[in-house]
Amino acid sequence: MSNSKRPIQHYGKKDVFVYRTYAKPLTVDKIPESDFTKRNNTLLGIDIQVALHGEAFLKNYTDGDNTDLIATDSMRNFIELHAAKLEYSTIDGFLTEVAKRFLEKYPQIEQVDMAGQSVNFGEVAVDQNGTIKDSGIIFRPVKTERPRAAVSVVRKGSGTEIINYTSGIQDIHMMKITGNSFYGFVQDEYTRLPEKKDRNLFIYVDMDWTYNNPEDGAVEGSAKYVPAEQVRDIAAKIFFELQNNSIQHLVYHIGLKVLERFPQLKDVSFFTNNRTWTEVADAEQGKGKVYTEPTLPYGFQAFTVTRDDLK
Ligand SMILES: O=c1[nH]c(=O)c2[nH]c(=O)[nH]c2[nH]1
Repeated sequence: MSNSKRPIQHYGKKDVFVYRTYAKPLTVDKIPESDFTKRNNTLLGIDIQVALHGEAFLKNYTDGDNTDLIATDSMRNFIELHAAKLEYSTIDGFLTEVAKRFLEKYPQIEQVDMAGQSVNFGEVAVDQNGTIKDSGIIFRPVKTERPRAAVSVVRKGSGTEIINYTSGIQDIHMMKITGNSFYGFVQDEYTRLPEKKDRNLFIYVDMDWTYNNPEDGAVEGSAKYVPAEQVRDIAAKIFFELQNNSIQHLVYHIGLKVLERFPQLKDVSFFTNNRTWTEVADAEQGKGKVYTEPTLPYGFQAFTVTRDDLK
């Protein structure tokens, strides 16, 4: 049976953690919605997944013949040692270059898939002679807002071609305490949720975007690279400004603004999770309220905003 008819045949390694110190800093142009212009990359952590595709690997299954088989242990070594060999400022650029190097090194590989999520570390500021400033050498783990990328590279002629490239950010967690509503939805015998003209809205947001030209994001040093931090800040600005009727309403407007700001992007996809707190009581004085955690199960929304939506 030919490989093209087989739905699945690839293998690889996941959770290849690569922590690189003094990687190349990333600098980008300022945009109105964000103060972000620089990622220092003094400590750049990435959790990486790699998968290799190729007809040559079929005999590993069918005949137990390990000729051409690249051990998954070698794959992790290849990635880790290229983190020392290469100079890179983005996850996207690193993954793409390593994927190309895999194809260069091993002729039996037809396609390389690589994906990675940032393992974030924030700088710790300390008093230095009366001024609190970044220590430059101490970091604390930051669990949310992890930039990520996924890319597949295949052979084309004597070179390579980037396919299926997305760049994104996962786990933006934002709570807006007022200025959100949810009413007008279907009312029938299954409805228990009260309509709200004003509610708190706590959302977990993952976003992934694609470029009109994948090289603009995936190749190290591109002037058109869109940093996840600026996309996050656009999301916060729209959340702040929009008197939203639902998460659906909110993500659509975030998507429109991101595509308007970055003409090099083709589309932006959302995966959101609703973590809105349960109201317990009104504060006895003032306009405060008391909330508690929402109960399981949580709702989600998945949606892509494309350039057609801008028209
Ligand atoms: O923003 C929301 N969208 C929904 O689809 C939904 N469904 C629900 O119960 N609460 C909410 N909130």
